[in-house]
Amino acid sequence: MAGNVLSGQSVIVVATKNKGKVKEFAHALEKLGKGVSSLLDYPEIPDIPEDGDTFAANARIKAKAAGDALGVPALADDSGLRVEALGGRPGVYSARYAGEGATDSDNNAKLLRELSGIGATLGEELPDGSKLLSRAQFVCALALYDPATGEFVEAEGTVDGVITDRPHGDGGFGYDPLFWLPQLGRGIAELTKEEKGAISHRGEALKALLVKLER
Ligand SMILES: O=P(O)(O)OP(=O)(O)OP(=O)(O)OC[C@H]1O[C@@H](n2cnc3c(O)ncnc32)[C@H](O)[C@@H]1O
Ligand SMILES: [Mg+2]
Repeated sequence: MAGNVLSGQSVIVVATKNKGKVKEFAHALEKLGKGVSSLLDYPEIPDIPEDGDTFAANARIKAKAAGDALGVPALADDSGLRVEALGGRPGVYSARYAGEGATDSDNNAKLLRELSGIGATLGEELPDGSKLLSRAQFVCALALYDPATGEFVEAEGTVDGVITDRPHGDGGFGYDPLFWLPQLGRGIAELTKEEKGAISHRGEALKALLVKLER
């Protein structure tokens, strides 16, 4: 990574307060010889309002707020779950789907409640008897902002899967326990960080961002 905005950074600021994201970025960027710090290390930075209409807009908002506050380049991730049976919701509202301050388990419980309420089903079962409820997609928008130039480098990634009526695996975070990968015959929460990074929305977005940076 010679000659781009991250070359001089041995520690990359990731503008997030989500520990699950921090772990995934730390794992991925370690291979490039980079450490990671996050907004959890800078409690003096006020909460950043995520009021954009798109994942990309919210990623830019978070990257700019952190980069301007700290005076160094900052990488932000805005991500979420689009569920086909819900017309693409919760989408950009994924973090606050079950209300402001919702926990991952609140959000997962609400997702199962809502899908059950509309009788969503794909009419298929897994060998363990769990039911496939709806196709879904994780989306990740990344924005890297350089306060020295005011410029952004952006990338997006997605991964397709299916929401199941019961959890599989205890890795990952957020909606991972309910996200089944038919193409692998495993839940995304059953994957190691390495395996998740190789196929996930975040992994795909990061690969695309690094390709852009190398150009
Ligand atoms: O805004 P920051 O501080 O980065 O942290 P956040 O958790 O609020 O992150 P978002 O605003 O981007 O909201 C993302 C939502 O989508 C969920 N999500 C994102 N990536 C995920 C992944 O890889 N696996 C499962 N759920 C994920 C996550 O749990 C949140 O509910
Ligand atoms: Mg957020």
